[in-house]
Amino acid sequence: MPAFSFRHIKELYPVFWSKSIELCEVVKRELWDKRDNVLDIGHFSTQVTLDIIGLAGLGRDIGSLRNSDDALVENYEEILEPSTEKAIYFVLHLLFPPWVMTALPWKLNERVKVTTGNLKRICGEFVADKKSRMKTESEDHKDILSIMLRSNNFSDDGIVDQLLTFLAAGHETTSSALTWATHLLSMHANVQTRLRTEIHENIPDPKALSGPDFAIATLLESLPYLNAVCNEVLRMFPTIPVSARMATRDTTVCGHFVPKGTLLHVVPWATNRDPALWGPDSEKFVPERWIGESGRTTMNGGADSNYSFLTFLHGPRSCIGERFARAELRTLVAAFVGGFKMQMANPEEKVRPGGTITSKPIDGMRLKLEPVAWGE
Ligand code: HEM
Repeated sequence: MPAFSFRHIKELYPVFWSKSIELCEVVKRELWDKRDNVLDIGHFSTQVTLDIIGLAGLGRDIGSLRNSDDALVENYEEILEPSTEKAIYFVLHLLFPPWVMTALPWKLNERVKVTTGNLKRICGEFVADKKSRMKTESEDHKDILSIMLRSNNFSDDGIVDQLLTFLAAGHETTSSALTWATHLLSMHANVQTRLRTEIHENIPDPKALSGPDFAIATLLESLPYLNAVCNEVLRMFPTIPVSARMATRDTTVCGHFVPKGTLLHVVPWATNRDPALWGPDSEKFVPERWIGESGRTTMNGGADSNYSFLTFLHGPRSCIGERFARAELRTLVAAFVGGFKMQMANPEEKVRPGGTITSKPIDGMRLKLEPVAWGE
């Protein structure tokens, strides 16, 4: 899809950067009202990534950072906020056909129906609005929705379904990755300081990066420690920790016969942390493993094969948004670490990963933040 091409992602960097700076401003304002400087970053991560996918995917600013009661955020959060009940519900969905699940007298069935209905209605309104704007405006719309509408390949309902997938796949995943990044950096003060130094040295004035001529993509993609940190976050916390595939024919996997129709689970969380692939420190946060002798970021983090890193999976049904997500995370981490010193609100807290489709901290991610002077 052209919207995910290398060139198009580069064009999206200014969107990523301006929204990242807006995130920092919103968080700073939120801190003014707090004596302890503590806030849960998860909600803000969801808002900023939804705003970004809104601009890139729909060509419209959803503006959820400015309006925390936004209906889209509320409905997605209701479906995706982790709870034990929802985790069981989604695991059962992987194991049983939909008609079995919907026949169960389970209250959650009703809530899921209501929230997905709400989301479909909101996306339907987006589609209608975009169609009328494309008719009346001469501007060349480059967002994903415009590309789908111009292709004439989808019915209106089909487009709404595609849009729901893009919005869900494209914001909650990166939002969780950003949340885990802040956690790992809070737990590793030395990594955080080294990263902030690299960012401040290379971006003396964050506002200058928003200028139309600034080659922001080239700059951020060239910072070795920033890229190493993002790669290591994505390795340790693959936001889709488990997925499933059905064998479409008889086959073999590592010499084991697998008959047609077998359901196989692929577990990025296990592979990404396997000591046989990553070495004895596989459970440790070591961004340096991604930096080669030349001082540049490497592609495989010292593992023998790209298949040791399964965060976006591989092959024809891998993540179509991988480049988009990497660019977005790189930008968000650069702006946030450039703008704040962070530590866990309770450094003794044992953070428990959980969630429904994406892995998130079950009890939220409460950080103590201190704004730092940068380019002022
Ligand atoms: C850190 C962020 C992300 C991670 C870890 C991630 C991971 C994944 C994974 C593992 C899959 C395959 C799921 C499966 O088949 O079981 C997937 C699919 C997908 N992703 Fe991502 N993703 C991320 C961000 C994004 C973004 C930003 C977008 C869009 C802008 C996106 C769009 C999609 C779509 C549309 C699919 C479905 C592809 C298909 O069914 O063929 N993802 N993602």
